[in-house]
Order: sequence, then structure tokens, then C-alpha cells
Amino acid sequence: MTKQYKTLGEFIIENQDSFKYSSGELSRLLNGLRLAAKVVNHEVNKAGLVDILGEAGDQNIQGENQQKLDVLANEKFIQTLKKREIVCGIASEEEDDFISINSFDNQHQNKYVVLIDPLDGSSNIDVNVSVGTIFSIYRRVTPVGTPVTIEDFLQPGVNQIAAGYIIYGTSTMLVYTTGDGVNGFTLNPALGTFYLSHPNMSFPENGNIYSVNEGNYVHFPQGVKDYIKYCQKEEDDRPYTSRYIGSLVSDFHRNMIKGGIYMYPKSSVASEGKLRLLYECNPMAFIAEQANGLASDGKNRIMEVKPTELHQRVPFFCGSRNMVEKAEEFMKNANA
Ligand SMILES: O=P(O)(O)OC[C@H]1O[C@](O)(COP(=O)(O)O)[C@@H](O)[C@@H]1O
Ligand SMILES: [Mg+2]
Ligand SMILES: [Mg+2]
Repeated sequence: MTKQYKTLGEFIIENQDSFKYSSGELSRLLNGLRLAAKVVNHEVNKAGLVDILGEAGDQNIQGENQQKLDVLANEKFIQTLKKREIVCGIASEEEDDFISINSFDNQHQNKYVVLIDPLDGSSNIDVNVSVGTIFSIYRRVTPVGTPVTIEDFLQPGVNQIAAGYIIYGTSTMLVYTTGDGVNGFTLNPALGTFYLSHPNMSFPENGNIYSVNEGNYVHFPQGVKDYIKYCQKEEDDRPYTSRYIGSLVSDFHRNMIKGGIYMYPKSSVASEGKLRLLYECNPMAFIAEQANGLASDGKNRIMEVKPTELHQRVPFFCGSRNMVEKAEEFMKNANA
């Protein structure tokens, strides 16, 4: 490796002071996520050779059949975060309820809650298509010294202090923000180290990629149908290109680099869409906004939605600023 890249560890330390609560705790938390990411990456890379493909045999609270890798990734991230002596609670797509974690002195001294989607893009695990992990971090709102409560998790996205994702793709990357821009780090598997390969990531204001499961077209609201027709129309810089991997992290990552919009609208078969506000939409919205993009439910800023339930779903429109605004315009016009 001729060009000298900064390591993730160095970057975390160097940028510690730009963080509001800079006491080294967030650095330790991010380092915990970095460690768990490497463990899960190792398992994902050899998934076909060991017995971790296929279904685990149980369903999660959303009624989805858990994949073995969903369960494994969930265990690895929870185990690693529990040991960090910083986290007072974890919520996960694969856990019915939040997990309360006491500090080693049993005095509930830990200050951060973490919400995770341990394995994003589960339908792609068995077919060797890129998948990811998504995380969102908040400072607790209940007093230190008391057990964590649901209140600490049901915070609006604007309260996030950090968010990010890991993408297990052609290369493995960790992309995150602490509210001071978005940076991407690529894992050098030979050295087991993440390096700063994508500094200051940013969505192009315009793009020519739209990502939506068009198989649901008949069920979409009129405004969404109109916007998809607009994307497909031969006019100006259109038709746009349709790209849909079926892993939110991967579709988002591509669109952030190339310019594009990802949509998972509500529909006649899914009244609030599919994606979960707390551990999919809020963290991706924080990253999108920090990367000059936008994220809404078709009308409202995702990060201002007041959560009411741990696993609630919201319609999601996210990506290049001008494309999200255009989609919102079509929905407004169609009174969708
Ligand atoms: O197959 P569909 O309905 O298009 O849904 C695909 C979407 O669902 C998800 O797989 C949901 O995430 P999980 O895999 O974590 O449940 C997203 O990653 C993806 O964008
Ligand atoms: Mg997901
Ligand atoms: Mg998942």
C-alpha cells in the first residue's frame, strides 16, 4: 500500500475533541463497533463454507424469519458492546425488547444507548449479494444512576450523537458520522485494519439513479407512481437508471457515491412501508443529511419524527437533495 492512509483508530482519536461530549467514551464505543464489524465480516466472508446460511428457525417480533447470520451478527454486536462499560442499553431489530445493561459497579453509570440492525439486507445473505449492519447512538435522557428506560430509545433522530453502517461488499467498509461530516473507511483484510479511504463523503445534489422495488408498483400511492414515471420519461437528463440491490445499506452507499434516490414508500399492502424508523431510517437519515442529502417520509424530515414504538416503520425517501425534493413534490401534487 504505497499511499499512506490514516487508520480508523487514529481518525477516531484525532477527532475526539470535535465531539460534544468528548471524554473518550464515544471513541471506545466506536472502537467496539469496529471490532464487532471485523468479527461479523469474517463470518460473512466464509458464509458458504460454514453452517451459517439459511434460516435460524425463529421469527423476530416483526414476523420475519430470522436468518442464521441475523442471529449471529446480533449476538456478536451485543456481546462486544456489553463489554465496553459505556452502553446502558441496546435495541436491535432481532430483539423483541430493549436490553438494559448495568455498569460493572452496578450503579447504572453508563451513558449511551445503541440501536442496531445487525444484518441489513437479510434476503441477500444466501445469494452472495452485499449486506450490511446499521447503528445509531444516543446519549441517555434518563438520569445516570438509574436503569435505562424506553424513553432513552424513543428519541427523535435529531438527538443522535453518531450513526453509521458497515457494508460487507466487494470490500468491507465502515461509514459513520458524529455530526461533523461523513467519512468512509475500508478494511484491509490482510492487516485487519480500517483505513480512511473515503473522506468527506457527499451526495451529488442531482443523480440519475432511482432505487425502489418496482414489483410493488401496483400498490404504491399515486404520487410515487407519478414520480417513477417521471424518472422513466425520455426528457432532459432522463430516463434515469433503475438500480435496486435489495439491501438498504448497499443501495444507499451506491447512491451516495454516484447520486440517486432510494425509496421504500407506504403502499396498499404496507401502510407504513417496511423500514424501521429507529435502527434503519434515523441513522441513514443522519448520514444522508451530513452528506448534503435529504431523508423524509415523503413529507416530513425523518429525523423530526417523534418515535412511539421500538420497531415502528416509516415510509422512506432518501438521497440526492434535488431528487428527494422532486419526489416530495409529486406526492404533494397527488395528495398522496
Ligand atoms: O425485498 P423488499 O421488500 O424490496 O425489501 C428490501 C429492503 O428490506 C431490507 O432488507 C430490510 O432490512 P433487513 O434485511 O434488515 O430486515 C432492506 O435492507 C431492503 O432495502
Ligand atoms: Mg435492515
Ligand atoms: Mg436486519
